[in-house]
Amino acid sequence: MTNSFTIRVPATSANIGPGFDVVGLSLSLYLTLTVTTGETPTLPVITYSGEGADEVPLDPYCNLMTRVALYVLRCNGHRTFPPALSIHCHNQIPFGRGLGSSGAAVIAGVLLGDSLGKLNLSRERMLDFALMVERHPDNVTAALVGGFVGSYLRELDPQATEAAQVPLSEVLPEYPPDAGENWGLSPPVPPLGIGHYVRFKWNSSIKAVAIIPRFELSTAKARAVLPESYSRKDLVFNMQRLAVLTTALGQTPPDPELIFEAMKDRVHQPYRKTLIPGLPAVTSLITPASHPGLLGICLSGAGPTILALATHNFDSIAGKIQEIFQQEQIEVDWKILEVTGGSTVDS
Ligand SMILES: Nc1ncnc2c1ncn2[C@@H]1O[C@H](COP(=O)(O)OP(=O)(O)O)[C@@H](O)[C@H]1O
Ligand SMILES: N[C@@H](CCOP(=O)(O)O)C(=O)O
Repeated sequence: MTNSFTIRVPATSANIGPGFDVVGLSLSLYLTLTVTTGETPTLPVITYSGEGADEVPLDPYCNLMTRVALYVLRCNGHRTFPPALSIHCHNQIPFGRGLGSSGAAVIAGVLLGDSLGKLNLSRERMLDFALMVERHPDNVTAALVGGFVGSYLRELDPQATEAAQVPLSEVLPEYPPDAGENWGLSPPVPPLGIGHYVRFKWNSSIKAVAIIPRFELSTAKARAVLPESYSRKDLVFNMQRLAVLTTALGQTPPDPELIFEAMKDRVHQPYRKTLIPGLPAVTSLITPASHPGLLGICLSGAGPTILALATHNFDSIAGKIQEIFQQEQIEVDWKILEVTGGSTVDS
């Protein structure tokens, strides 16, 4: 018997200024998987169109999404993929730009594993699996549940902490063709209830203008430039702003002065400016006074994309940011995005 279904996962923008590793927004660009299974015992076939199609590995044992699906399946008693599995991925989320492409691939993998194994996992359990792979909760939570979301990782007991910290190479080992000794071993099952979240209100008149530089910056590289510790002054600066921001973006009408200041950050953006020429100018030269309609500007995720929240005047805001990047010899593309719902699976 053949079975077919579609998985759709949104892009995300994490941090929104002061909420480093805490808040995320789901945005209207999608990773869409069209999946079929059958009865003939053949190896899985993956095809891609759209963003990243020419660089993503098509071997199901190397591809991030299918490796995550296999991890979920193996933790739940299924040793391998079902027969005649075919997956077509249409991807609108550019790789390595701070729009949550890897978070979307991880969530797509968890949903794929859940559907293929008919596991019926709860959202909370799905999040546990996603957090074993992508260890900061902001992107994956927003991609799974949708909207403007805040999340934290629970403090686990020592045994669960150890289980949640196993190296990624053990969570997603290289399976066939180089299965080696790992093939016989069971992967580490996630502890229960790693991540917890809450959805904030969002004023639907606020759109997200994503200005996307034409170069990739891996999240790992953009995390490597961050310090291990921070001053009390900088942490208080961020916490004060984040506390205001989570409510301010749901108010009607949105208050530009309040939001603009509340989107400032001292925890990640100042350190990432070395990797993103033009970032200090973008965050200081464009204001609600110079560009009516603008509410605030931040780095999207780990960058290099810039996210401008605005109610109108999108062309002029994006045009000015484009001009600043051009002065640094960086070309950009830009899109007006909606804050959207979470991931879906439809048969
Ligand atoms: N749809 C996808 N399928 C498979 N792998 C993906 C997919 N999307 C992203 N990835 C992997 O994630 C990498 C980008 O991750 P990352 O550096 O965290 O950037 P981003 O900010 O886009 O999440 C890509 O280079 C690719 O290896
Ligand atoms: N909080 C993380 C978010 C990374 O998001 P991505 O979209 O760049 O993967 C960070 O800032 O490192």
